[in-house]
Amino acid sequence: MTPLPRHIADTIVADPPSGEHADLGTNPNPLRLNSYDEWSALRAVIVGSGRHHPAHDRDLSFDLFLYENIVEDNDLAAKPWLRPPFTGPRQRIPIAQQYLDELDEDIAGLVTTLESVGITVHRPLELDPATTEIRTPAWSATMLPALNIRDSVIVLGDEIVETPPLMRARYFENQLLKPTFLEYFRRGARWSVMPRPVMTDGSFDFSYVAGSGSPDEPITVTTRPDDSPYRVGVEPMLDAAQIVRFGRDVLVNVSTAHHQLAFDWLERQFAGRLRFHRVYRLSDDHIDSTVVPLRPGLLLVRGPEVLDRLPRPLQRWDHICYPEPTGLPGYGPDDLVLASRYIDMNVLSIGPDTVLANPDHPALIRQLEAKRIDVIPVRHRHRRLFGGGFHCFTVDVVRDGEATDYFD
Ligand SMILES: NC(=[NH2+])NCCC[C@H](N)C(=O)O
Repeated sequence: MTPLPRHIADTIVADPPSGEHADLGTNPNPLRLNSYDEWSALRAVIVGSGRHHPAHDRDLSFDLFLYENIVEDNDLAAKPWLRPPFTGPRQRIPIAQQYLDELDEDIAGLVTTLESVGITVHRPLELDPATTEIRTPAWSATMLPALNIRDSVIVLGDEIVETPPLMRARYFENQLLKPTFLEYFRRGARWSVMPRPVMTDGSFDFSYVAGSGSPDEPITVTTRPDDSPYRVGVEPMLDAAQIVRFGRDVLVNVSTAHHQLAFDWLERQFAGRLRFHRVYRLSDDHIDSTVVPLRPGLLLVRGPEVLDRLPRPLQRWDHICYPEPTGLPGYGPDDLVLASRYIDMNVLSIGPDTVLANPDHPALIRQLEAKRIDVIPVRHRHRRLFGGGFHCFTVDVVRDGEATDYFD
């Protein structure tokens, strides 16, 4: 072989700097990516970060995605500036520093709790506030920190699946999780990325917000005129938090044409490995404050009506109905509430008999304990402002469970 010219040869580093591949052959028992369900013993988890999140970045995609929370969880008479859908140029909605500081404290408590019970905790890269502006040929946005990380990636068995966001500001959020993805990829994980959307205004299906959103209504694709040279029409888009894992069987909430296309992608990608079940319009998008499996045979649900909408095998499971919360924090006319009063359903299971839950909902804790679920209380004050509970803020990368058939 002809030797490389000296000036090129000198730039090639044969081995990565020490430490970069620390697990390759050196760690006798590295954790391998494995997560098939929502409840089996948790070994490793990523916990999101809310650092450097001074404002929400509102545009059409923001309003479409958060429509239900905007109209149902905010007093629009007191917040006339919030009336959706917002179609003008981007708007910044500031978040008070006190809330950000308290969020940071509460997340630190979550990390400490998980580590204290022997769970490996991975953290995202932190946003660099100087470089949060993102731009594609079709649009621009201000990036968010990797906080509600449940929304943009899911582990399905031995595969990391990055999902395409429905909000433009979240387009590059998973970049902040790359160190963890790479670590598990090096240890043998599969890693796939659902097609990335172009996301011009014409990409969006308004059928859910334009219609009644009812499960009795079919999806009638409704789009806006769009003169962008990049328009491609309605695209697959789905948040990972629309997916709930039950071993070999997986539920996916489908409410719009975006979700249906993404569902088709999942079925093809995992053919022969996992079985996907479509639940139709269980909510506008995320379902981890609607139905939460706690262990095989036990569900936590918003209300009994949810059960009829689930696949038949799940209708036979025992269930806890979410008790009405008391004492939810109140916020001012400038604050944007982005989660419903059901958000404390969003517990994180660390095993089939133990969950992390918000101590501010004692009635829920009593119900869980009555079903022999131990509760580790973790403070989380601003779940409604930041749109997520413990399940939303985490991604479980290693659990003990397998592709068991719980539906037979
Ligand atoms: N993975 C999440 N971010 N889940 C949050 C669920 C929020 C849901 N829209 C509610 O308000 O209850």
